[in-house]
Amino acid sequence: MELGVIGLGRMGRIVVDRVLEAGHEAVVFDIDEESVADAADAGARPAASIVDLAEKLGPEKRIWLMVPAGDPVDAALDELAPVLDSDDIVVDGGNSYFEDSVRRAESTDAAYLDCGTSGGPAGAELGFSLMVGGPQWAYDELVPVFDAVATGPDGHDRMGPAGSGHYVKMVHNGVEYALMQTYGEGFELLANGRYDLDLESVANTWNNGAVIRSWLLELCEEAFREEGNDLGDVADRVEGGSTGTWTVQEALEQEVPVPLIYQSLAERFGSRADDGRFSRRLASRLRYGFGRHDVPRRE
Ligand SMILES: NC(=O)C1=CN([C@@H]2O[C@H](COP(=O)(O)OP(=O)(O)OC[C@H]3O[C@@H](n4cnc5c(N)ncnc54)[C@H](O)[C@@H]3O)[C@@H](O)[C@H]2O)C=CC1
Ligand SMILES: O=C(CO)[C@H](O)[C@H](O)COP(=O)(O)O
Repeated sequence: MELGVIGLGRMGRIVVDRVLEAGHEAVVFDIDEESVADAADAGARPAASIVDLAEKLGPEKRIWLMVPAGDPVDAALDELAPVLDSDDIVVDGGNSYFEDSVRRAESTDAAYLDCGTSGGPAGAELGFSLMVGGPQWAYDELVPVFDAVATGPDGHDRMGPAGSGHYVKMVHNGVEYALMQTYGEGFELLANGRYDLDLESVANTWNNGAVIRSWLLELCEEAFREEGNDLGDVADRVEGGSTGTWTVQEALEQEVPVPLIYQSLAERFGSRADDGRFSRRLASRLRYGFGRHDVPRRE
């Protein structure tokens, strides 16, 4: 099969490499010319624009978008719109908001597959986990490509109709936030607790047979090995947050309690105060107000 891939960053390039490795062909485009040249060196056919990519694909186009969520997806679809028809298939493999995916599926002439992608750049060799939403026929048609990009036939499935792939990925990310938070809390207690512990060794021991072993825990082990037991100069600031926010918003709308996911998101937001947390500073001052307790002051 020949796949058009638009967006050749950390994730899109892996899609290209894996489909090529599996014996398919790829036509590629990115607004960054160097990325296109690199992918061409690896065996893909370079395109000079999105329209050029579509023309090179001929009839029954199969196109995978791997651009940042939001406007870049709409921009790519706008450019593709004049050349797409109902025999064509577009996959959005990014972290798009599921309601955007429903809107896009309704407004494009092609069959639209919203594909939640998990595994990250570090999962390149193993392959990704793919959560796909959209028409069954389009999913079935692209199974050879999904087999190649995912860990294999078990690494992908159709979740349901339009939007369901990105919906499942959104919730996956909420779970990811909470898992990261709970590992963080456990290691924070160990780092500040009664024993002088080697945290890399703890993580390694847990990763060998413990109930809480996982890939994120392997990444904890890697972080302690590479940054040191105290995480060296890694700042107390966590970026990201959009997918976790959507998860919490959806949970509120559905009246489903997700306190751990919410708390993990709130911890991220809290980490971004440049000047210390206002709420903690006020709490400290209030302890003086009611109890005349000492107020630690800034240097
Ligand atoms: N990095 C990760 O761990 C994961 C990322 N994702 C999602 O996959 C998508 C891509 O992520 P990354 O590869 O990490 O981002 P990236 O920033 O590494 O790559 C994005 C690429 O898209 C290109 N691009 C932007 N606008 C374009 C346009 N209009 N036309 C053509 N190319 C365009 C950029 O030049 C860049 O090469 C995002 O939605 C992201 O949230 C999903 C799972 C994991
Ligand atoms: O989807 C992912 C992993 O599964 C991406 O790495 C995403 O960027 C993670 O979310 P955030 O940036 O909010 O931490």
